[in-house]
Amino acid sequence: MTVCMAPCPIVFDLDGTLIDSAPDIHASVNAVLLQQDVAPLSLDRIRSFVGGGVEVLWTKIVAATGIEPGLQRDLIAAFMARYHDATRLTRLFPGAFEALGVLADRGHPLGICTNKPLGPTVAVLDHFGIRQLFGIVIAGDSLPQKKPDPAPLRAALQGLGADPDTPKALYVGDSEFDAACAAAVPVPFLIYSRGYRLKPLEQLPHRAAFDDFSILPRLVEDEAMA
Ligand SMILES: O=C(O)COP(=O)(O)O
Repeated sequence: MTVCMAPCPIVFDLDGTLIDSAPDIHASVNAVLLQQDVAPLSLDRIRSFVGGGVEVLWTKIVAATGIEPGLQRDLIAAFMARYHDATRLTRLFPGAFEALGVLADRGHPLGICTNKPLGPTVAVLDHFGIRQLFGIVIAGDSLPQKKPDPAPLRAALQGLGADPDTPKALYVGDSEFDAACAAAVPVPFLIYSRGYRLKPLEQLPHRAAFDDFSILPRLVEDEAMA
Protein backbone atom coordinates (compact mmCIF):
# COMPACT_ATOMS: atom_id res chain seq x y z
CA MET A 1 0.00 0.00 0.00
CA THR A 2 1.29 3.46 -0.80
CA VAL A 3 1.41 5.37 2.45
CA CYS A 4 2.66 8.67 1.23
CA MET A 5 3.30 9.86 -2.32
CA ALA A 6 6.05 12.47 -2.18
CA PRO A 7 5.87 15.26 -1.30
CA CYS A 8 3.55 14.31 1.56
CA PRO A 9 2.88 16.52 4.59
CA ILE A 10 5.29 15.89 7.47
CA VAL A 11 4.51 17.05 11.01
CA PHE A 12 7.28 17.31 13.60
CA ASP A 13 7.30 17.21 17.35
CA LEU A 14 9.63 19.82 18.88
CA ASP A 15 11.16 19.02 22.32
CA GLY A 16 13.42 15.98 22.08
CA THR A 17 12.89 15.73 18.31
CA LEU A 18 14.07 18.89 16.55
CA ILE A 19 15.49 20.62 19.62
CA ASP A 20 17.31 19.66 22.79
CA SER A 21 15.46 22.09 25.04
CA ALA A 22 15.83 20.20 28.34
CA PRO A 23 18.76 22.39 29.55
CA ASP A 24 16.65 25.59 29.29
CA ILE A 25 13.62 23.90 30.88
CA HIS A 26 15.90 22.59 33.64
CA ALA A 27 17.41 26.02 34.30
CA SER A 28 14.01 27.72 34.45
CA VAL A 29 12.55 25.02 36.73
CA ASN A 30 15.46 25.21 39.15
CA ALA A 31 15.28 29.01 39.29
CA VAL A 32 11.65 28.67 40.40
CA LEU A 33 12.52 25.90 42.90
CA LEU A 34 15.28 28.10 44.34
CA GLN A 35 12.71 30.85 45.01
CA GLN A 36 10.78 28.24 47.01
CA ASP A 37 13.89 27.07 48.92
CA VAL A 38 13.50 23.68 47.26
CA ALA A 39 16.61 21.70 46.26
CA PRO A 40 17.33 21.66 42.51
CA LEU A 41 16.44 18.66 40.35
CA SER A 42 18.96 17.07 37.99
CA LEU A 43 18.89 17.59 34.24
CA ASP A 44 18.15 13.88 33.72
CA ARG A 45 15.19 14.05 36.08
CA ILE A 46 13.73 17.12 34.40
CA ARG A 47 14.29 15.64 30.95
CA SER A 48 12.30 12.59 32.05
CA PHE A 49 9.39 14.88 32.97
CA VAL A 50 9.19 16.56 29.52
CA GLY A 51 6.68 15.50 26.90
CA GLY A 52 3.21 16.07 28.30
CA GLY A 53 3.32 19.86 28.43
CA VAL A 54 3.81 22.38 31.23
CA GLU A 55 1.04 21.13 33.54
CA VAL A 56 2.29 17.54 33.39
CA LEU A 57 5.86 18.78 33.95
CA TRP A 58 4.86 20.63 37.10
CA THR A 59 2.61 17.85 38.39
CA LYS A 60 5.68 15.59 38.24
CA ILE A 61 7.90 18.23 39.88
CA VAL A 62 5.40 18.77 42.70
CA ALA A 63 5.22 15.01 43.28
CA ALA A 64 9.01 14.67 43.20
CA THR A 65 9.73 17.54 45.59
CA GLY A 66 6.80 17.38 47.99
CA ILE A 67 5.87 21.00 47.25
CA GLU A 68 2.36 21.93 48.39
CA PRO A 69 0.15 21.03 45.35
CA GLY A 70 -1.91 24.21 45.87
CA LEU A 71 1.15 26.21 44.78
CA GLN A 72 1.30 24.55 41.35
CA ARG A 73 -0.55 27.28 39.43
CA ASP A 74 1.69 30.01 40.79
CA LEU A 75 4.79 27.94 40.11
CA ILE A 76 3.70 27.41 36.49
CA ALA A 77 3.20 31.17 36.12
CA ALA A 78 6.67 31.85 37.56
CA PHE A 79 8.15 29.18 35.28
CA MET A 80 6.47 30.59 32.17
CA ALA A 81 7.69 34.10 32.99
CA ARG A 82 11.24 32.72 32.74
CA TYR A 83 10.77 30.12 30.06
CA HIS A 84 8.59 31.95 27.52
CA ASP A 85 11.60 33.09 25.48
CA ALA A 86 14.42 30.98 26.94
CA THR A 87 16.66 29.74 24.13
CA ARG A 88 20.20 30.30 25.46
CA LEU A 89 20.84 26.65 26.38
CA THR A 90 18.67 25.10 23.66
CA ARG A 91 20.20 23.47 20.57
CA LEU A 92 18.83 22.02 17.37
CA PHE A 93 19.75 18.34 17.21
CA PRO A 94 22.64 17.73 14.80
CA GLY A 95 21.50 17.68 11.19
CA ALA A 96 17.92 18.74 11.95
CA PHE A 97 18.29 22.13 10.24
CA GLU A 98 19.73 20.55 7.09
CA ALA A 99 17.12 17.77 6.97
CA LEU A 100 14.28 20.29 7.27
CA GLY A 101 15.83 22.27 4.41
CA VAL A 102 16.04 19.17 2.20
CA LEU A 103 12.43 18.19 2.91
CA ALA A 104 11.17 21.74 2.36
CA ASP A 105 13.13 22.00 -0.92
CA ARG A 106 11.53 18.74 -2.07
CA GLY A 107 8.13 20.35 -1.56
CA HIS A 108 6.95 18.57 1.58
CA PRO A 109 4.49 20.75 3.51
CA LEU A 110 5.95 20.87 7.04
CA GLY A 111 4.19 21.41 10.36
CA ILE A 112 4.79 21.37 14.10
CA CYS A 113 2.67 19.55 16.67
CA THR A 114 4.10 20.09 20.15
CA ASN A 115 2.84 20.07 23.73
CA LYS A 116 5.10 23.06 24.43
CA PRO A 117 3.07 26.29 24.80
CA LEU A 118 2.90 28.54 21.73
CA GLY A 119 4.98 31.42 23.17
CA PRO A 120 8.19 29.45 23.73
CA THR A 121 7.51 27.39 20.61
CA VAL A 122 7.49 30.46 18.38
CA ALA A 123 10.45 31.96 20.25
CA VAL A 124 12.59 28.90 19.63
CA LEU A 125 11.54 28.53 15.97
CA ASP A 126 12.44 32.20 15.43
CA HIS A 127 15.69 31.81 17.34
CA PHE A 128 16.85 29.06 14.98
CA GLY A 129 15.48 30.79 11.87
CA ILE A 130 13.17 27.90 10.95
CA ARG A 131 9.71 29.28 11.66
CA GLN A 132 9.01 30.08 8.02
CA LEU A 133 9.51 26.43 7.06
CA PHE A 134 6.34 25.42 8.87
CA GLY A 135 2.93 25.98 7.34
CA ILE A 136 1.16 25.19 10.61
CA VAL A 137 2.19 25.25 14.27
CA ILE A 138 -0.10 23.51 16.76
CA ALA A 139 1.19 24.04 20.30
CA GLY A 140 0.22 22.73 23.71
CA ASP A 141 -2.18 25.58 24.33
CA SER A 142 -3.58 25.82 20.78
CA LEU A 143 -6.44 23.41 21.56
CA PRO A 144 -8.13 22.14 24.74
CA GLN A 145 -6.53 18.72 24.07
CA LYS A 146 -2.85 17.82 24.19
CA LYS A 147 -0.97 14.80 22.84
CA PRO A 148 -1.46 11.84 23.23
CA ASP A 149 -5.00 12.95 22.29
CA PRO A 150 -5.08 12.82 18.48
CA ALA A 151 -6.80 16.23 18.12
CA PRO A 152 -3.63 18.39 17.91
CA LEU A 153 -2.03 16.18 15.27
CA ARG A 154 -5.27 16.01 13.31
CA ALA A 155 -5.42 19.83 13.42
CA ALA A 156 -1.82 20.08 12.19
CA LEU A 157 -2.54 17.67 9.32
CA GLN A 158 -5.65 19.62 8.38
CA GLY A 159 -3.63 22.82 8.50
CA LEU A 160 -1.29 21.33 5.92
CA GLY A 161 -4.16 20.35 3.68
CA ALA A 162 -4.21 16.63 4.56
CA ASP A 163 -7.49 14.86 5.22
CA PRO A 164 -6.88 13.54 8.75
CA ASP A 165 -9.21 10.60 8.09
CA THR A 166 -6.98 9.36 5.25
CA PRO A 167 -3.72 10.99 6.19
CA LYS A 168 -1.06 10.31 3.58
CA ALA A 169 1.39 11.99 5.87
CA LEU A 170 4.05 11.35 8.49
CA TYR A 171 4.58 12.33 12.10
CA VAL A 172 8.15 12.60 13.38
CA GLY A 173 8.62 12.53 17.16
CA ASP A 174 10.59 11.04 20.01
CA SER A 175 8.33 10.13 22.92
CA GLU A 176 5.57 7.96 24.33
CA PHE A 177 3.21 10.93 23.88
CA ASP A 178 4.08 11.20 20.18
CA ALA A 179 3.84 7.48 19.46
CA ALA A 180 0.43 7.21 21.13
CA CYS A 181 -0.83 10.33 19.37
CA ALA A 182 0.28 9.08 15.94
CA ALA A 183 -1.34 5.69 16.59
CA ALA A 184 -4.58 7.39 17.61
CA VAL A 185 -4.92 9.47 14.41
CA PRO A 186 -3.61 7.06 12.89
CA VAL A 187 -0.61 8.27 10.89
CA PRO A 188 2.76 6.55 10.25
CA PHE A 189 5.26 7.49 12.97
CA LEU A 190 9.00 7.98 12.53
CA ILE A 191 10.87 8.08 15.85
CA TYR A 192 14.08 9.98 16.61
CA SER A 193 15.89 7.58 18.93
CA ARG A 194 18.13 10.19 20.64
CA GLY A 195 15.19 12.09 22.11
CA TYR A 196 13.47 12.04 25.49
CA ARG A 197 11.51 8.78 25.49
CA LEU A 198 11.51 6.74 28.71
CA LYS A 199 10.74 3.27 27.36
CA PRO A 200 12.87 1.09 25.07
CA LEU A 201 12.33 1.87 21.40
CA GLU A 202 10.70 -1.48 20.69
CA GLN A 203 7.91 -0.72 23.17
CA LEU A 204 6.77 2.32 21.18
CA PRO A 205 4.81 1.67 17.98
CA HIS A 206 6.69 3.21 15.06
CA ARG A 207 7.15 2.75 11.33
CA ALA A 208 10.89 3.46 11.39
CA ALA A 209 13.52 4.79 13.77
CA PHE A 210 16.52 7.05 13.10
CA ASP A 211 19.37 8.32 15.24
CA ASP A 212 20.80 10.74 12.69
CA PHE A 213 18.85 13.44 10.86
CA SER A 214 20.93 12.96 7.73
CA ILE A 215 18.99 9.76 7.02
CA LEU A 216 15.53 11.25 7.56
CA PRO A 217 15.02 12.39 3.93
CA ARG A 218 15.76 8.85 2.75
CA LEU A 219 13.37 7.36 5.33
CA VAL A 220 10.67 9.71 4.04
CA GLU A 221 11.36 8.56 0.48
CA ASP A 222 11.13 4.93 1.64
CA GLU A 223 7.71 5.65 3.12
CA ALA A 224 6.61 7.16 -0.19
CA MET A 225 7.57 3.92 -1.94
CA ALA A 226 6.12 1.60 0.73
O1 LIG B 1 6.96 20.66 26.36
C1 LIG B 1 6.69 19.44 26.50
O2 LIG B 1 6.45 18.89 27.59
C2 LIG B 1 6.68 18.56 25.31
O3 LIG B 1 6.92 19.20 24.09
P1 LIG B 1 6.95 18.28 22.77
O4 LIG B 1 5.53 17.88 22.52
O5 LIG B 1 7.51 19.21 21.73
O6 LIG B 1 7.83 17.11 23.04
